[in-house]
Amino acid sequence: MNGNDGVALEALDLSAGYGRQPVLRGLNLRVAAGEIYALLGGNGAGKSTTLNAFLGLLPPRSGRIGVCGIDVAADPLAARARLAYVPENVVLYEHLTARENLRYFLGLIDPGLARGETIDAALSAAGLEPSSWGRRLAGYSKGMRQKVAIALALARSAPVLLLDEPDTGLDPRANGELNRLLTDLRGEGKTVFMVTHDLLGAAQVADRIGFLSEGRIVDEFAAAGPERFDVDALYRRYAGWSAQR
Ligand SMILES: Nc1ncnc2c1ncn2[C@@H]1O[C@H](COP(=O)(O)OP(=O)(O)OP(=O)(O)O)[C@@H](O)[C@H]1O
Repeated sequence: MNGNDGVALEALDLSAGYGRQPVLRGLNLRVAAGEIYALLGGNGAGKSTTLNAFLGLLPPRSGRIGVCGIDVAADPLAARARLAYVPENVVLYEHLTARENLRYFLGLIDPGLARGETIDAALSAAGLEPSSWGRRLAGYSKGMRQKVAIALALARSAPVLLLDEPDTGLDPRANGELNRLLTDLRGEGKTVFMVTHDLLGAAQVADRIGFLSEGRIVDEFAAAGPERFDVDALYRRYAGWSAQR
């Protein structure tokens, strides 16, 4: 884990859990800078726990975890500064507008970031309609809230986005917009690591897909390029159906 060598996220033989319960059991995972990686797996497989480990919220019992070449256990704050986390349900101030939320949260990080031009540029890059920027979040849809959280990440210039089930509860149009946004961000060199249950959705946007089971990656597939997998066959397998069915 010296330098980042083009690696944005890395887990090396990582074991971690809560209390006595082991959840990640020898996780090996590497996400290249500028890649969109989708992590799938059954309920309780350890997907959110993997996000928590990258965020430095769960100390490794053994193994290592790195963000842009930084050992998370050794310097969690430096690692955290490179990450933007978008939870499944974005929690922001409901009584504040999108602009006000950004001004408030950016001001806590660095008052120099909380400038009008920075905020408007980030909201625009996140794809939020300008007519919504001055409206309170109380009337926002899930997709709009997500865009505000992504705008916050963009204003912070965090190179790596971690998204927890970003597609759950989005209608097809909002999902399409999210996929376009993630693809644009990849085009600008950002790394996207998303946890999802939606294999077909992930296949549309991800470069690679990993399957987690009992705290380990059991399968990894290229989702783009000549090595692209057969989505239908993989879906049948993922859903536990036989290939003949
Ligand atoms: N804060 C916690 N304290 C104790 N156990 C936890 C905690 N969070 C998760 N777990 C347990 O860790 C295991 C993995 O949970 P995790 O949330 O990482 O799975 P997941 O793959 O994200 O599942 P899902 O698809 O249901 O969201 C589960 O057995 C869960 O009960």
